[in-house]
Amino acid sequence: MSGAPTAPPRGYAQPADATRAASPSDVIFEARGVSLRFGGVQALTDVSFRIRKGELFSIIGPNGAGKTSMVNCISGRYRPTDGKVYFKGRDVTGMTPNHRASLGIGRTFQNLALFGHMTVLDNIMVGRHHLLKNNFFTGSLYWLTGARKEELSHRREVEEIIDFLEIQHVRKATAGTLSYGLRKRVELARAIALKPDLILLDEPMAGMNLEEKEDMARYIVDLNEEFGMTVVMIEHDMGVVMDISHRVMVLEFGKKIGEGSPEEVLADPRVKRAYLGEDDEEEAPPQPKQEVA
Ligand SMILES: Nc1ncnc2c1ncn2[C@@H]1O[C@H](COP(=O)(O)OP(=O)(O)OP(=O)(O)O)[C@@H](O)[C@H]1O
Repeated sequence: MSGAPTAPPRGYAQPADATRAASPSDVIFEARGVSLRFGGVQALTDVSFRIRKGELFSIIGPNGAGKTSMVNCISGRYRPTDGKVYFKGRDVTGMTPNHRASLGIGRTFQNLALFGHMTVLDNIMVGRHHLLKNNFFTGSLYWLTGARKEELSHRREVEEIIDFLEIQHVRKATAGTLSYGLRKRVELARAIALKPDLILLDEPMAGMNLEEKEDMARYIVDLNEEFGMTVVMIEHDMGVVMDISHRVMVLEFGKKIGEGSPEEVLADPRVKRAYLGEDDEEEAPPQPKQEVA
């Protein structure tokens, strides 16, 4: 089981009003009554929630709570046994991950999924292939069709992402030779390169030291604020989650037990029980976020 929610280590930009009700046009993703079974294992039970456009939304919960299962139901890797999922108002429940990616759902993985033998630049370019209008056939008319122009514009956008994530110094390095923290950053770059409207980050800070975590938290906030991407994040570091999230959903044994602003979730007795156990509730109450000037 992961650690209890505690006071965040430092302050990041705080979101707009997290408590107001979502209007239908605000909603980018919705899960309605999602359940997921693997044989005898009930991974999710009747989970419903909405994610608003532009939100930084985190899913937390103890180990085995169903967080990755839920993210996989959003990306299309898993299909709910019951219930429906909607993206931009469209029922995407039966759609493949590729189809959903083409509609604007991007993701990173809990375990790194880079091509270790390829350069950083090539790893990021791979992410953009489906955005290319010109293909194998038109590519042979490189100078006559718009292929050259298109490639240049792709390069420019990739370079912007490389600048944004401050990985210029390793752009020609082979991905497999990089430190873990840098590889996670390249993986994020590749996911951003797909230009998703909603990006799923599965434990983006796992295995990182404090400095790497601080950097990653800053990139995620900037991604959300500057690139305007809706972010859905699973993360075990409660300090960071409570510090940067607009809203948080809490799962336990596959059920939703809480949802709201970080402050609301931290004050929720059910959440405290899930993390601390009923008997320990009085011992170490989670602290609200501290603003840092
Ligand atoms: N492919 C699968 N086949 C069988 N059972 C699975 C599969 N994926 C997940 N489960 C089970 O579903 C439940 C929820 O798992 P899930 O990985 O979604 O939890 P989690 O909250 O992401 O956990 P963690 O924090 O440890 O990553 C667990 O009991 C898990 O063993």
